[in-house]
Amino acid sequence: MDIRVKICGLKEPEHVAAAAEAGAAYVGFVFFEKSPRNVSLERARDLALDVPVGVAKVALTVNADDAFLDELVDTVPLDMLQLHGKESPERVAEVRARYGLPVMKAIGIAEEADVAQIDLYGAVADQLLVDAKAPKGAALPGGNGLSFDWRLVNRKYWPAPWMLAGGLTPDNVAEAIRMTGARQLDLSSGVESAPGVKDPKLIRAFMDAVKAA
Ligand SMILES: O=C(O)c1ccccc1N[C@@H]1O[C@H](COP(=O)(O)O)[C@@H](O)[C@H]1O
Repeated sequence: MDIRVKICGLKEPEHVAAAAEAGAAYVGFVFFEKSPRNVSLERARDLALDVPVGVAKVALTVNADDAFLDELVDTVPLDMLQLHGKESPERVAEVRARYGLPVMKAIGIAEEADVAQIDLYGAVADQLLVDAKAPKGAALPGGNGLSFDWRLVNRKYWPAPWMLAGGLTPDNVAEAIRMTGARQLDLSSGVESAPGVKDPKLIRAFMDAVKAA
């Protein structure tokens, strides 16, 4: 079974190359000032231009307005927009229509009640990102290196393709795949040596663990 991996929060060309060489299907760039992974539009454009054909370039934004998204899509060659804030289903549909790019909506999961959101957004988004809900008061709505209870999404069927995210590491990814049946995975902290600093060895270790799973 082929599992597609998104390595998110890339800031350096050598880390983009390491992700692509290790077999990542997607690379992600973060546009959120509070994040240690935040990149400028110009930096992201330079990184994106070097991404090999066949690897999808994803822009992660949080409650972004049209003015920012207009500038983003005009500056950076992109394959997908990831909405990782409190965007409503109507806003997801609006962004999709306005930019003509596939949209992936992140949904935070902490308890059973959160799982219903997946069906709601599955009707309007091209992909879903099923992530751990950020703790109350956290500075970041994602990218906190925290997992949720994988039993909550155990082999469920949803109307749109989905990725599992939240605290994935080379050590726990086999168990995450086994428990959820996920065919796509997204991670950031688990392949970093410090917040915002990707480690090519950890990227390779993660991809090897996925291939072995
Ligand atoms: O990574 C960030 O800094 C970030 C900031 C704001 C929203 C989302 C963010 N990251 C996303 O969260 C997943 C899971 O992260 P982690 O593996 O638990 O660290 C990450 O892949 C991004 O899609």
